[in-house]
Amino acid sequence: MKADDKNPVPRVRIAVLGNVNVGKSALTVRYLTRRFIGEYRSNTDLLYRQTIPLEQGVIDVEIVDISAENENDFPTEQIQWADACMVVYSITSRSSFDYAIRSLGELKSMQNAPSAYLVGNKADLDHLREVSEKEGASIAAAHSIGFCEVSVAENSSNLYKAFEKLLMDSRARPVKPRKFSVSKMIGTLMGNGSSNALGKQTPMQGGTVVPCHKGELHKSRVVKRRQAFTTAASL
Ligand SMILES: Nc1nc2c(ncn2[C@@H]2O[C@H](COP(=O)(O)OP(=O)(O)OP(=O)(O)O)[C@@H](O)[C@H]2O)c(=O)[nH]1
Repeated sequence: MKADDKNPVPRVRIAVLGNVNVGKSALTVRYLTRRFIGEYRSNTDLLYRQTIPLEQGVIDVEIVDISAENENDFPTEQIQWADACMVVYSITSRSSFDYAIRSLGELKSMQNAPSAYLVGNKADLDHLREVSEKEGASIAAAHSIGFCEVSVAENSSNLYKAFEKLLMDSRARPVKPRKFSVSKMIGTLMGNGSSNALGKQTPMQGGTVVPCHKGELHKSRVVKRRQAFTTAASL
C-alpha cells in the first residue's frame, strides 16, 4: 500500500491471476461495477483503477487482470507490482485448479510476495464440478491464505468479502518499493476516453480501465487505448 503527501489516498494494487476462462475479467468487473458482463477480450492484461470507500476512508485500488494466454509463463512482473494477488480457478476445471496450485507455489518462492486469496469461481455450475470445495479449502489452508467459492454470474457476496480481506491485508503491509508509478501513468489517461477496451459500450463514470501489454506495468510509457467504466463499488 502507498500513500504520500501529494496523494494522501492510500493505494492498493491487486493482481488477478488464473488460468484461461476461469472468469478473471468477469470477477474484476463484477467487483468494481456490480455488473456481470459475459464476454471480454482475453489476449491482453487489463488495468483498472478506482477509488473505493471503505469504513476506514477511501482507498485507490488498481487491479491488473492478467491474461493467461501463455500458461507456462508465470507473470512475475505483474505479481511483483502487486500488493495482493487474487488467485482464481473454476470449480468446473481441474486443470485451472492445478494452475492455481502452481501459481501459489510460485508465489511462495518469491521474495516479498504479495498477500494472496484463493477463489473458486463458477459455483453456480455445480453439476459440472471437477474440484470439491474441500480441495480448495485444503490448498488455501496449506498456504495460510483465505479461500471461498463464488459465482460471479450470480453475484456471490463472498466475492466482496474476498476483495475486502485482500485490501485490509494490504493496508496492514509495509509500502512496497517500486520503480515507477502506474497510477501516475493512468492519471494522465483519465477523462473522456472513447476507445473500447472491453468491446462493449459502457456508460462512463469514475473508474478507468486500460489495456496493459506485458512490460508496461513498470514503464512510464503512455498506454494508447483507454475506456472508462461504470462504477458502483463500495464494500
Ligand atoms: N456460469 C458461469 N460462467 C461464468 C462465471 N464467471 C465467468 N463466467 C463465464 O466464463 C467465461 C470466461 O470469463 P472471463 O471473465 O472472460 O474469464 P477470464 O479468466 O478473464 O478469461 P481469459 O481472459 O481468457 O483468461 C465467460 O463466458 C464468462 O461469461 C460464473 O460465475 N458462472
